[in-house]
Amino acid sequence: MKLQVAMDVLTVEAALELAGKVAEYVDIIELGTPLVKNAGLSAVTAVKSAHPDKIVFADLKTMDAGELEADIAFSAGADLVSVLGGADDSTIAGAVKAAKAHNKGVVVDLIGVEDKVTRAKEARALGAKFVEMHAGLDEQAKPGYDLDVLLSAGEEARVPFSVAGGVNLSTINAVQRAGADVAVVGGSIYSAADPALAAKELRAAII
Ligand SMILES: O=C(CO)[C@H](O)[C@H](O)COP(=O)(O)O
Repeated sequence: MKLQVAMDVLTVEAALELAGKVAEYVDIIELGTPLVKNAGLSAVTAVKSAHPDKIVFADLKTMDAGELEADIAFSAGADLVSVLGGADDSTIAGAVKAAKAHNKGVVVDLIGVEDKVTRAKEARALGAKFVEMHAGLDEQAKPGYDLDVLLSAGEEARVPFSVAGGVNLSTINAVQRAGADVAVVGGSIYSAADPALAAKELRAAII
């Protein structure tokens, strides 16, 4: 299972500082949606230039104009981009078309999708590299939030998947047991007193 750090910071400087601390422990470096919105795609170029050996994921959360948005992110240096599962099939297909042209990949983010299992299969059939079983920060903050719902959906879908939704040191083993291809960790790394140590411990927990 790969480890992905989600950098939900706001500036290129903060992203480069965080990536510099954790890169040796992670496989995928994600530029979070707030970072891309605040700093633009030049942040992708800066992170990819600093870490050319890492898979760089631009969390665009594209909802429309899939081919155009994916194309500009791949041109900026992204290896993976996200498209929302709630988008039209043609939006996902458009992003996949751009990915094929750049020899890169599309991740379909199932945040907010009610029937994640069905949409995961559809997204895979449309050409997604993998899907993201995702509960966003707002959903995580609601009473009764349960990561297990995402894990069950991943197990049931039987397509390559990542899990994002407050994954931490005490849950990463369950994520792996569910068969996830990628564990996505944001707050448990970037909000840690020592992000490098947090990433190192998460890496060590992966069997
Ligand atoms: O995409 C995101 C929010 O929409 C986050 O980056 C993702 O949820 C991972 O962060 P955390 O581990 O803090 O949940």
